[in-house]
Amino acid sequence: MNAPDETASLVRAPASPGRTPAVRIDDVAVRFRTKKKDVTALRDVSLDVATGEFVAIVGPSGCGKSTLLKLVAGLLAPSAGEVFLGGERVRGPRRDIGYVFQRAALLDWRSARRNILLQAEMRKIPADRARARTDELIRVTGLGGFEDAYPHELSGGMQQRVALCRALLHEPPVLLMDEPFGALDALTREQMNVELNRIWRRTGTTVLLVTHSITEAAYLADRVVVMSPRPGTITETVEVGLPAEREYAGTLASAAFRAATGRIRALLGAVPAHD
Ligand SMILES: Nc1ncnc2c1ncn2[C@@H]1O[C@H](COP(=O)(O)OP(=O)(O)OP(=O)(O)O)[C@@H](O)[C@H]1O
Repeated sequence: MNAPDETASLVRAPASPGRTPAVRIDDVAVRFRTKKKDVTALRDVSLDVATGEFVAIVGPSGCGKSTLLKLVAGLLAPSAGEVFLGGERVRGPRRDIGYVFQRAALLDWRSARRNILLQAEMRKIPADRARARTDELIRVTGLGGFEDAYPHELSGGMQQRVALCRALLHEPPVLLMDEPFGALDALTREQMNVELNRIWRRTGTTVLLVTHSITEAAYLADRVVVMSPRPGTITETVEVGLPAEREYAGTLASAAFRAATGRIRALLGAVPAHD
C-alpha cells in the first residue's frame, strides 16, 4: 500500500452533505420510441448524490440502470424531469465526467500509459501535468511496472485499472461506472473492489456505480439504490451504514453489511413484476 503522502495531490475534500449535490436527478422519466412500440424505461426517478458520496444502483436486467447513467452523462435527454451536475442543468454530453464500462475499450496499439494519456490528448491537458497525474494514478492503482505493456499483455483486471486511470485522469467531479467488473473472475473482482474503495477514499470523487452484484454494491457504497423492473422506479434506497475504510473479510462478516444485503435481496425478490 502506498504511503498517504505519495498520493497527497489526489486527495480532495470529503463528502459534504448539505451543499449543492454533485448529482441531482429530479423526477425524471425516459421513454424510447421505436418503430414497433414505445418503451418507458424510467419513471418518477429522483435522486440526490452528495459530493464525495458513493452510490450503487442495483435492479433487474432492463430496469433502466444504464439509461440513468447516460442521463447523468448527458448522452441522453430525459423525456420529463431534469438532471443537474454540480447545480448546473445537464443539456448535452458532459466532458467533465469520468465513465467506465464493462469492457475496458483500450486501444491495442498503445501501451497502458499511452492509453491513459489519450484522455489528456483529447482534452489538451498540458503534457507535464498529464504525465505527473498519470504517474500518480499508475501508482495508486498498482499498475507500476506495467505502464509500457500493451493491452494484450495485461490481465482483464489490469485492463480495467487502465480504464479507471483513464477515466480519472482529468479529475472528474463525478465518476460513472457501468458494470465495470462484470467480466472479471470472482477473485479479481474482489481485488478490484478493495482497490476501488481505496481510490475512492483517496480521491474523494463522487461515484455512481451500476452493478448486478449485491455484495459489490453493499461493500462499496454509502447507499444502494434498488430499482424495480421496467419501467424502472426507485423501490428503496438502502443506507449501508459502514465506515468509508472497509477491510474486505471483516466488512462482509459485519452486522451492518449483512443487514444491508439482506434488505436489498428482499427488495429485489419482493418487487412485483410489471408487464
Ligand atoms: N436506445 C434505445 N431504444 C429503445 N429502447 C431502449 C434504448 N436503450 C434502452 N432501451 C430499453 O430501455 C430499457 C432499459 O435499458 P437499460 O439498458 O437502461 O437497462 P439496464 O437496467 O441497464 O439493463 P442491464 O442490467 O441488462 O444492462 C430496456 O428495456 C431497453 O431495451
